[in-house]
Amino acid sequence: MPSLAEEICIGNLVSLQTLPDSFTWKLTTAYSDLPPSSATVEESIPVVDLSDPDVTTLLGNACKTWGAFQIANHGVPQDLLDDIESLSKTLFDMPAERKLEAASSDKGVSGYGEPRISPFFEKKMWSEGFTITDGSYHNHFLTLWPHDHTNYCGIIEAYKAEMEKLATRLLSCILGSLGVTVDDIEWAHMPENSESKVGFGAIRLNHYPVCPEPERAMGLAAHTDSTMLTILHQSNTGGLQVFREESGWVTVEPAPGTLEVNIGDLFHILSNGKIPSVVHRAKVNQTRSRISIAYLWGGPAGDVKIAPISKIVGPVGSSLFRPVTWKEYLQIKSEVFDKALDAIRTDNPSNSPSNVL
Ligand SMILES: O=C(O)CCC(=O)C(=O)O
Ligand SMILES: [Fe+2]
Repeated sequence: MPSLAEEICIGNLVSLQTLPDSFTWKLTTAYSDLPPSSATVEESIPVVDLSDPDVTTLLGNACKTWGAFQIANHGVPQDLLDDIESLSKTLFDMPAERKLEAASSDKGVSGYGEPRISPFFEKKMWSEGFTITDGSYHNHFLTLWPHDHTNYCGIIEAYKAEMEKLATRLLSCILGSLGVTVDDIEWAHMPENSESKVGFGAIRLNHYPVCPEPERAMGLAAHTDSTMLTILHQSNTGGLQVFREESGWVTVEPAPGTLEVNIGDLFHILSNGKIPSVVHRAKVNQTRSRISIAYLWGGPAGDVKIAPISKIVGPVGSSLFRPVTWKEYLQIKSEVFDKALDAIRTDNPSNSPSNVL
């Protein structure tokens, strides 16, 4: 029986010359109908300059076409991006035993461990991560950095604050491109201290070590994010790919100074399907390791229901999705994964009340 460290610590495997069978991918269940890789596509997602006077139109087009884009002139200080990247490097460079002292417990997702989507796949992904969902990271950081954890906690707090500001700005621009405002979402303009306002989901630090056979491995399998939107900072090694029906898998090359944004499932619901939640994945590299930092901007807390915005649906249109709380949606996702949006569609005959016993 392998020890826990051997089980989850991908860092232990980097010296191998060949890929162990448990890490060798053939496409399995989820998104198996998508092609494994595309011909070399020269296409890429748009880079939108947030200081452009046409930013609303540009973001709107990018969202409708791709559900993903890169942003320049976003206002997040480069020092902070460098700091969180080097925090991540320092963390993942630690010996496996140290990292496992900060492992996520069975109950929570916060802490060090495998990608959260791994239960849906037979094969293991060539990556490790550290997830921050609540204050429990303070204790984990104290374990990892007994002497300077305050400094590292400060970087996380500053990063969270900058990302929240940016996410709020993106939300109102993208809504603007759909002809609505935040005021058209009942819960999104609640007072600052309101339980139900759109809120923090998680920060996920991802590490993709060098891999002996990158073509046969998978860093992070194809998925959509269960968020409003996700803001991703990637180190200067590429690996992120987004999927678009017309184009296949398209690599998002890191561009210095830009951040990448993915539309998540909740925005897809709010827009009544007008904006896709982008299917994406991360590939790995034979010579260079890669770090990415995902800020997963969540939904409203508590009993607040997410539903298509009525102004977008229009007086004679029909709502494509039934209202769900974010908690309920996450539960559905944890059960049916890539079929979660289908499971709440109002035009899906298998969701009609007569089929629900
Ligand atoms: O590492 C990446 O580029 C993708 C990360 C991602 O999709 C996630 O953390 O949800
Ligand atoms: Fe993701």
